[in-house]
Amino acid sequence: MSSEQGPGGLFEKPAAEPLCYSVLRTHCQQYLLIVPYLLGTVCSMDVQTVNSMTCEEFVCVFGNVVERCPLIAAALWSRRPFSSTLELENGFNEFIDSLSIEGKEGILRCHPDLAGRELLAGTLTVESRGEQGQAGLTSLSSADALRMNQLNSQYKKQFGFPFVICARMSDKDRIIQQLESRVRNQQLQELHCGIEEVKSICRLRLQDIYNRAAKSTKL
Ligand SMILES: NC(=O)N[C@H]1NC(=O)NC1=O
Repeated sequence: MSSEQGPGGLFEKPAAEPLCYSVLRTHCQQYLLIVPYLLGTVCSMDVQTVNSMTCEEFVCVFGNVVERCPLIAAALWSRRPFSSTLELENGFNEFIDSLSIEGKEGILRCHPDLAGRELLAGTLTVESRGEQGQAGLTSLSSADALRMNQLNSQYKKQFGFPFVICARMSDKDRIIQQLESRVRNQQLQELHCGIEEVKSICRLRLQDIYNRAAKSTKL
């Protein structure tokens, strides 16, 4: 879809990030991402805009909030009107929570490995590529890449679905440490962990969509 299409120029490329943001991220990546959310800046997108979208527009904008699960966005469109953008976020969370164990496992299976084959092949979604890049996974040493690969395989063999973590709220060392520790969890406990991480990924992706929309309407 071209940048002209869609309501309010929502599909325009994000502007370059201010330098102070990248410096801050180095020191406190996790908090940097949460602070604007707490301040409410994420709600700058008018909920009326969301409510006025056609199903096609809605799926174009929100279809990858849950990685490679546009059907979830399509189902949520039927729940309009939303009273706030927070209600939409809650809708995603409730939808995920309402799924069966198999449905939740299915969502996890739609996620690519971190620093895996898809990263090398260049077939990641734009969102996932950005997230893995921000966590430093696009510039791993060969030793770290090998270690992550081994741990991802071990994890998948153990649980039957890929390891999922909100990469932007982490970094390479923490991801390796979490892989080493979560692989020892019980099956259901780990399903729960993975799904909570999916919700964090969704929250940040929604925040990106709202922030992009706010920037494009200020122009
Ligand atoms: N495997 C996995 O966690 N992948 C996801 N994590 C994230 O932040 N983006 C993804 O694609």
